[in-house]
Amino acid sequence: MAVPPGALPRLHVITDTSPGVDTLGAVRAALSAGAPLIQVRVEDAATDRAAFDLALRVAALCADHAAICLVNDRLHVALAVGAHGGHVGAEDLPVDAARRVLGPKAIVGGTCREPDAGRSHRRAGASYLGVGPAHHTSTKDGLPDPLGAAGIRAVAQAVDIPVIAIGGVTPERVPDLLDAGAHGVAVVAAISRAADPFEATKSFLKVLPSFEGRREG
Ligand SMILES: Cc1ncc(COP(=O)(O)OP(=O)(O)O)c(N)n1
Ligand SMILES: Cc1nc(C(=O)O)sc1CCOP(=O)(O)O
Ligand SMILES: [Mg+2]
Repeated sequence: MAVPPGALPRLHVITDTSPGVDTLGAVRAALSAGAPLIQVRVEDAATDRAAFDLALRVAALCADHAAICLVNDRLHVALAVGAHGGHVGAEDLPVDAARRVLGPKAIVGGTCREPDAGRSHRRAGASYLGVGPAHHTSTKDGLPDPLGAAGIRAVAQAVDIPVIAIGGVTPERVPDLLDAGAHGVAVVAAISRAADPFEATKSFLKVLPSFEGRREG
């Protein structure tokens, strides 16, 4: 089911499949704390079967909590598990192709780092933009220098779709990102690698505007 316009969740919790992390435990804790959206992201080296198995379980947990489930990169997995949509970046299908694959009602997110790409993703049918890295992150290698709040602002001012800031986001950094025009944030380590992912999720929800547009049915 599509999310009504303007009701995209503000907290996107992204799965962490790195060694030593209890991936599903963190997802369960985040959902119990009220996380409205989980994005299933696996390492590039993971098999499609591993991605599917994780996505199936996350989609079921999301359904139990009336939360939204998106799948990163692997749109066939998104379709196979009945996810609400997917997220694509520069090495994935282009946004217009992702939109064709997932259909007109799906949530389609596209990564961008500067305003022109944001405008182009919007024209191609993106529902939202993932913009980063907002801050330094050790979760993903090979990223450009952090954009900071100014870089988030530049993209947010260029488009009329929600901007989700990603990269090194902590609760303390959320207010500046919102001031810069971000609609919300996407988070890996600060939730999945927290000592208490439930409390970490609560800390994010406290600093984000309240979200009442949870998926129905
Ligand atoms: C919300 C959000 N924003 C950005 C990304 C990054 O996607 P991408 O550039 O395709 O990189 P990978 O995550 O695939 O390594 C994201 N996943 N979510
Ligand atoms: C997967 C990803 N993409 C980014 C981008 O800027 O495109 S930053 C990032 C990692 C985000 O993890 P954390 O919350 O642990 O910093
Ligand atoms: Mg990708």
